[in-house]
Amino acid sequence: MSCHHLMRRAFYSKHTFSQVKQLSRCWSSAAISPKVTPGFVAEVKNIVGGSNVSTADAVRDQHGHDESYHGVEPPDVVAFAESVDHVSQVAKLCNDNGVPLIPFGSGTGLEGGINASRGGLCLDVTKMNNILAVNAEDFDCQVECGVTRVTLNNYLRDTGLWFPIDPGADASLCGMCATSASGTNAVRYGTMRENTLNLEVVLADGRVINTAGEGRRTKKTSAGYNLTNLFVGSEGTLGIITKASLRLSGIPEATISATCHFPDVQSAVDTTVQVLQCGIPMARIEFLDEVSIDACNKYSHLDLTVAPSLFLEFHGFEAGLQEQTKTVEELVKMNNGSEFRWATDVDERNHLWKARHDILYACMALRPGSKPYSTDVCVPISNLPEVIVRTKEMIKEAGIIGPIVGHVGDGNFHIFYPVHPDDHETLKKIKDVSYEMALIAMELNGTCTGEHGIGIGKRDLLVKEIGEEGLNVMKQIKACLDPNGIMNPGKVFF
Ligand SMILES: Cc1cc2c(cc1C)N(C[C@H](O)[C@H](O)[C@H](O)COP(=O)(O)OP(=O)(O)OC[C@H]1O[C@@H](n3cnc4c(N)ncnc43)[C@H](O)[C@@H]1O)c1[nH]c(=O)[nH]c(=O)c1N2
Ligand SMILES: CC(C)C(=O)C(=O)O
Ligand SMILES: [Mn+2]
Repeated sequence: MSCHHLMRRAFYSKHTFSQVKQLSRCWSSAAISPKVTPGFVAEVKNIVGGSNVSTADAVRDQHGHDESYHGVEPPDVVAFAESVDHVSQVAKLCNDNGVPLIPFGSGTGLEGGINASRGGLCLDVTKMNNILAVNAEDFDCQVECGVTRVTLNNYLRDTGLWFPIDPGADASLCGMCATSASGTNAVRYGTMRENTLNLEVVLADGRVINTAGEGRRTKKTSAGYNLTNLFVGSEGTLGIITKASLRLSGIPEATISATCHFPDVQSAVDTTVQVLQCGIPMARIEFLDEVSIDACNKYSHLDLTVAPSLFLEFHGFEAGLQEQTKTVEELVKMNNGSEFRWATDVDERNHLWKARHDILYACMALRPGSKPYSTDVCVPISNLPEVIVRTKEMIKEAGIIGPIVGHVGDGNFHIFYPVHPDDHETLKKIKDVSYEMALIAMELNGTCTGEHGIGIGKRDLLVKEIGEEGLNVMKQIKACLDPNGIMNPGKVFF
């Protein structure tokens, strides 16, 4: 296991690293899932090859935890697939033996999606890392499930194209499909839902399907049920995504970024609503409150004014950008915002957006040794000011540190609570405020998760959001595709 993973484990887990080692050792002797017998492990080795199977504590520990606060729950065995045929045979074997199967992309999830709550086999797909096709004239590509977003964009560098969905981590693209991921560019380019054209999926019984039909890669289709978007956001509970056909976008001819700050949260968010209602085609519009800005300055060596702020980016042609930026500057001034602080050259721009992408770690650094409890509500844009202001009042009343950051252009924002795992009093306050905030978001026609998924921590909120009957339909679909319940059990629903 790489040093990074070891340190990350110690950093995030409530145990010290040596305790984690000890703890996971006691797990290795007794399989959590009694169906993972030595005979089962031998059959897995026959499929993927002995060097692609591990029951070592460190490897199991590394695959039992993502970047969330949901503790370490290692699988009984880890298998590394190198082909869709490996995935199909392993899935069939798990299905025939009733062994839980958890797909692993890059482990950057934030809702405990890869935790092996009921033991079983973790199927790591990182070795399936081929970029299979780039159809530049059609603005699409096809990748295997282990390809990450940074790898794809590096590969595309001289094509004039890019893949704009940008979670702050270098996540696998099929993991991003599985969680319906998003990022700072979504306000202009959409989320994984709008940028996924087709998926190759291995079902629990080993069958392989293409959700839009083999080879299909049209920007739109109305041929039958939308199976593609059934698997986008399914969090590994309906099947293993082994290939994705994705939309690409043209790299804009001109890009300019800026920051500005406001006397209060309401003014910043009101400005966002007005900018969008004016139809300005913002590429990025991100809100950071004063606590997040302070964290950003300290962690990323910036010197921004510590006040509620917007990070803005405009894409297009030079002439058009002048008109867009002028209009937005006027709206900012109308809401008592500051002059723009421009980031014109590429290095300045990259520094600013890397600071934004690193905000999770910057907020954790506010309380060294803490780990992230992150929330992710999303509301209709006109309701955004209310939910943010009410949440900020609850944070203040609870006396907790709650930096607010968000893709306000989508009506989506996060609070990155830094919390020591053994600080149970603070953890309870955070959970209470977060639960109340999610209820407020739903009361305002919103959702408890805009982009991180349900995983383990939001299962109790899903039924409130979708309703009993809606949840029953989800469970019927799950029972139809995964009748033995082996696919990532315990995620999305109990
Ligand atoms: C610093 C930082 C910043 C961000 C984020 C994380 C971190 C650490 N994220 C969250 C995370 O990057 C996002 O959820 C990714 O989609 C997770 O992709 P992984 O490949 O890491 O999936 P990971 O391996 O963590 O798995 C996540 C879930 O998907 C399932 N899964 C993974 N691969 C699969 C496959 N091939 N087939 C089926 N199921 C599969 C897993 O079983 C699990 O349930 C995020 N997110 C976001 O939307 N917007 C953001 O801005 C950010 N920002
Ligand atoms: C840090 C993570 C969780 C995120 O979603 C973001 O930065 O928008
Ligand atoms: Mn986000």
